[in-house]
Amino acid sequence: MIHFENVTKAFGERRAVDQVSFSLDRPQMVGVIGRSGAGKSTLLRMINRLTPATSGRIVIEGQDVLALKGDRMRRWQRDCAMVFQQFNLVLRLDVLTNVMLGRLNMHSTVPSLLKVFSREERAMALLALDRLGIASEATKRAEALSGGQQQRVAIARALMQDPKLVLADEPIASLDPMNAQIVMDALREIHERDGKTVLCNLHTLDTARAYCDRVIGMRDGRIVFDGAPEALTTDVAREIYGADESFNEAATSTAIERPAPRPLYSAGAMTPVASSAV
Ligand SMILES: Nc1ncnc2c1ncn2[C@@H]1O[C@H](COP(=O)(O)OP(=O)(O)OP(=O)(O)O)[C@@H](O)[C@H]1O
Repeated sequence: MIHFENVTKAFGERRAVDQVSFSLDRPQMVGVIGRSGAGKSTLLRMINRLTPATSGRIVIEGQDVLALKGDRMRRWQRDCAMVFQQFNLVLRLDVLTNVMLGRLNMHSTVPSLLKVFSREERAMALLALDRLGIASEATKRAEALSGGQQQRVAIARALMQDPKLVLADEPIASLDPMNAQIVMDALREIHERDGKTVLCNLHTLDTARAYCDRVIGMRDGRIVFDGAPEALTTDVAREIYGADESFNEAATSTAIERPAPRPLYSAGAMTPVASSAV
């Protein structure tokens, strides 16, 4: 389903991502971990073409997404939703409009932000907010929300794209443990309920262990670990982080625990779209 084949990104002499190959043969929630500068963001950003790759192939549903151009590339970018550490909301706009912006590149023209969205899109946006537990905030300006709420708005916006793939680049790095848990629960729920692949860069080992089906560890642009979270022992972590005997896992912990499986959000109104997921 997703095949990375010798994917490399060089910035001048430095290879931020170096000959990376791995495959996902079914939808999974994958955590990418590694110290700062290991190449995690670059890896994700090559998938949706925010960063051009230097060489290699990323084959998804039989097509090399690195070779797409023009309309086909834009369509692919629409199929990849990205959640950023800093949320990337338009702070002066209200929450509902921010969520509807996830549909913006499905419109051929942008005559006016206020008029471009249909009644159906407004309803979809409200459902997405409800699913994330923040429908009551729909009319507030985004800037009035807490960081955790803003990240949930960003995830609702991502859902509006009906993406094939969700890329989350350190989605909890700016959040306190309680909000980090809410956001990770939301991403996990999108994976479980909609059958989407979620690729998530994380700084914290415990979060990767708690939420991911598979963990990829990067060091100096290369994959040095690829396996189940249970296999991510302290020794393996030391290898990934390049630390010596004094390596302390607590330094890579947010101390969030994944609660026992339960229905997370009130709505249950959005239709699972597993058929379009990769
Ligand atoms: N636009 C750029 N120009 C030059 N070098 C870059 C650029 N973007 C990233 N790099 C370099 O590539 C390497 C990998 O960066 P990247 O941001 O992918 O790492 P990361 O693992 O995501 O780090 P962090 O956890 O700090 O975000 C780093 O050495 C970084 O300085």
